[in-house]
Amino acid sequence: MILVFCETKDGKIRKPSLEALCEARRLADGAGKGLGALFVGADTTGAGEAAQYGADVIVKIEAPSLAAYSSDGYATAIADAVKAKGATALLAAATSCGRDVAPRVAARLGAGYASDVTGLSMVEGRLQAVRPVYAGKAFATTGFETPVQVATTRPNIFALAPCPKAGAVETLPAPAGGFLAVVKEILTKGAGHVDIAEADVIVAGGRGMKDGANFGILEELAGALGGVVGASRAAVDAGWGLPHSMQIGQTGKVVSPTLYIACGISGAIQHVAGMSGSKVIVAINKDPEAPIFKLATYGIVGDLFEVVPELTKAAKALGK
Ligand SMILES: Cc1cc2nc3c(=O)[nH]c(=O)nc-3n(C[C@H](O)[C@H](O)[C@H](O)COP(=O)(O)OP(=O)(O)OC[C@H]3O[C@@H](n4cnc5c(N)ncnc54)[C@H](O)[C@@H]3O)c2cc1C
Repeated sequence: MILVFCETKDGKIRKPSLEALCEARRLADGAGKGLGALFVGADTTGAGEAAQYGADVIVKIEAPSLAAYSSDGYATAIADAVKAKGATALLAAATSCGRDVAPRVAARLGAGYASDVTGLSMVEGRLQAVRPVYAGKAFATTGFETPVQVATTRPNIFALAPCPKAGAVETLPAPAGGFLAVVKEILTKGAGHVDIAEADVIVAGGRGMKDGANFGILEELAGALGGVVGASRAAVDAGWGLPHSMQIGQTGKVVSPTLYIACGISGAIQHVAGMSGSKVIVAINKDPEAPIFKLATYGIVGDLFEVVPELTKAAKALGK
């Protein structure tokens, strides 16, 4: 069996988890394996949706002690589920949570692990993964030698393909507790906040924005396009009040939206590592020699403070 750890938000399965589930369905069909969707938490309402995306069985581990994500608690629960179901492969989305928990599960199971994969196949009953290396400059094909294989899938790469299945529900016992760390409280920025790792349209600003207050023009453009705002590390580190959760790149988030608009970003390799998987890249930079133009689908050489408001105007006009 292939097991997919599914994350939920507001009672719905997160899109990167659905993508992992659809890819796992494709692999399971090719290898003649079953597919399980695994849900961990205090309340797994919404898990039923997994049946629409190919889950033969929906596996739930519910306990009040699992209400908030904790590395130790979730890694224990997921590893227990893999063993209980005799799963040979475990997939999770390469979200903050998936990237944190999946290697811990792999370590507990003595399993091979591939992170942030952009392609998967099944070779002689074992996973084979394609993943970007050298900050996205090359792709490596990774094979596994362990009986159990664990991988995280990069969001916005694998297609969503509904595939209704029975989705029989099974409940497994929760771990006894005694976790090393317990989450007492989660402080969020507020409702409606979209994780940039899941966004379809990203407008990102760099040092060329000159000040945090100027990000308002990016918010406006993102709003007109139905997207969210991200930032380079230089912008986040500049003390402009931008949270690290906005940072895109090697030490930030890896994003792969349909549209990425880079404003005042030079295109350093560490930034490119986080956004080179974007389908269409638009770069706005006043320096025609900026490295970002080598990567861009469309380049606009100009002052972003003139170009961005014009784009917003055009986007709003199209939206009418
Ligand atoms: C270990 C390590 C990890 C790192 N991780 C990351 C990471 O995760 N993410 C990341 O982004 N960086 C990361 N960096 C930093 C990276 O090397 C660059 O320093 C950073 O990406 C530069 O950010 P920037 O493009 O915003 O700034 P700059 O390189 O300073 O570029 C600013 C650009 O704005 C343009 N510009 C200025 N004014 C205007 C204007 N009015 N209109 C149009 N264009 C204008 C300039 O021409 C310039 O190209 C890392 C570095 C290291 C060493």
